[in-house]
Amino acid sequence: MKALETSGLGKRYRRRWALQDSTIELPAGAMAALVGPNGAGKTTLLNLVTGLLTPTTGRVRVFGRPLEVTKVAFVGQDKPLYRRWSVNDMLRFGAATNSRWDRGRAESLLHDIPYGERVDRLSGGQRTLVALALAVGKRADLLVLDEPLAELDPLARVQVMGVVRGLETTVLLSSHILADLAEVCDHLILLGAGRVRLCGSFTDLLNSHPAATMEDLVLDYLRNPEPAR
Ligand SMILES: Nc1ncnc2c1ncn2[C@@H]1O[C@H](COP(=O)(O)OP(=O)(O)OP(=O)(O)O)[C@@H](O)[C@H]1O
Repeated sequence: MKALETSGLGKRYRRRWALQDSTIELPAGAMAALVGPNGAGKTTLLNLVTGLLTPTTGRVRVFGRPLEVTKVAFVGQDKPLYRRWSVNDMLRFGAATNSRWDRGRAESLLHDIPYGERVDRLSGGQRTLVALALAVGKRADLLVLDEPLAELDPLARVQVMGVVRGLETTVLLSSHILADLAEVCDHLILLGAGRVRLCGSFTDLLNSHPAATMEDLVLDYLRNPEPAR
């Protein structure tokens, strides 16, 4: 079963294409790393597969059906939270708006967060954890995370990656931190200049490329960015 399929997906802003002709397949249960240089189109792709942007071309299917936002949880780079609410308010909101809400799973990310504190008084890293907790508690079929590790300290990163690794769901995760991705993920989507350059399982990709590790494979592409497929 394919958790995520895109075909011919593209997005154009005025005359400029941010993403073109992107065809991706992720099997159910995949933990996929989305990587690529700055401006490659990663955020655009994530916004398209979560329904935040409308494609200019192509289509998105989640578990064989047209995209339904209730089936997808997204944590974007701007971590949209109600900033005047407390963490407790956010958890109550999660419970009230999601029929499959799992408070225990959400709380597993919030050990060191004061529940009574207003969201706008938390650190950037703490806000990331609250946003992730809400997404994880939703128990969506597909969890999409745009640079979730960017503001986290090393311990919080280990904690977040541990939680993500333990989820029984399909995850698509963008980050520039290759070491973390290589440890947690089993699939790679590599974007370059608005196009998909590589898409597949680590095993298949490494079987068909000379690189010894996923990090080497990505670094080879970044150093020498011709189309790799
Ligand atoms: N709202 C917008 N209007 C016009 N151009 C945009 C818009 N959003 C993105 N772009 C352009 O689309 C291209 C892809 O941007 P995108 O943010 O998807 O890249 P990215 O891979 O996520 O980059 P980064 O790693 O720096 O976050 C860039 O050239 C960017 O300037």
